[in-house]
Amino acid sequence: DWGFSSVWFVPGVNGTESPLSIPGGTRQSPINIQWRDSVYDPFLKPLKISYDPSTCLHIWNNGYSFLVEFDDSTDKSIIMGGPLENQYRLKQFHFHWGAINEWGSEHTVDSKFYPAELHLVHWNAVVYPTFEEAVMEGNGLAVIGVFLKVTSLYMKTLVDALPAIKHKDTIIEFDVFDPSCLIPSCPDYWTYAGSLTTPPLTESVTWIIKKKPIEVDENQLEAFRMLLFTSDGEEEKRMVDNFRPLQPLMDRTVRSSFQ
Ligand SMILES: NS(=O)(=O)c1c(F)c(F)c(-n2cc(CC3CCCCC3)nn2)c(F)c1F
Ligand SMILES: [Zn+2]
Repeated sequence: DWGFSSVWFVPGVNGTESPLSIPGGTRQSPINIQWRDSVYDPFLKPLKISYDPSTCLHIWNNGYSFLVEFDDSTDKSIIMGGPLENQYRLKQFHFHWGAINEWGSEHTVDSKFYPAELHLVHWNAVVYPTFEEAVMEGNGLAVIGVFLKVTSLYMKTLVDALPAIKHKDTIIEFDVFDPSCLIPSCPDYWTYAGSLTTPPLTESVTWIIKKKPIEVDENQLEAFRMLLFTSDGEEEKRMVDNFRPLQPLMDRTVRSSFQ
């Protein structure tokens, strides 16, 4: 089982641990977003989000995080506009969080961690025939990142479902959920060219990071922290700190949709 703590470190040549990343990668994620270094781009359009709640399939614990998956066989739940050339289909959303509220998000803003971060993963079904192929292409994916800060009411349905998926590989029906309720109405976002933050770490993601966080309350985050990396019957390992370390910005500029 590739618990997060093991997946990021492969033994270096001198036996020390070196962070796993794509050899020669130039656009890895996550990154720190230095607000004052981000460049306002007036040509960035507003992001257009239209999700059909009936495309929601199930919620499951995959041993890294918990995710809600959507039927992506049609264009019923899509995003377009923003920095995107095409429309992208919603495939799943999931979160990353910490053991305590001091850390947990993958991206940071001015080196500040949020306690958790929501990722809504979409793929370019206009250009690529399958999600698996899109994952391997530079313009294949678009992920909306939303920071969570402690005190929101929307998470209730999601959180109430978590005890039923406590163990890895547990899954339950989750039939009607509109994830746009998790996205702040404030249109402001940052955008940059990056990668998956989990294997295969491919540099295929156009990141769209909302400036405004959503609010959750403490015991909703506690519900995340009672999930397990481990399957039923195995020695319990709490699912916490499932975020990847920050990656070098290298030759990239983060653009903002706001001044
Ligand atoms: N943190 S992130 O960067 O938002 C993020 C993503 F963008 C993802 F696409 C995935 N992802 C991984 C797979 C397995 C596929 C298995 C078949 C080959 C392609 C990957 N499905 N979705 C993912 F797990 C994740 F955490
Ligand atoms: Zn993620």
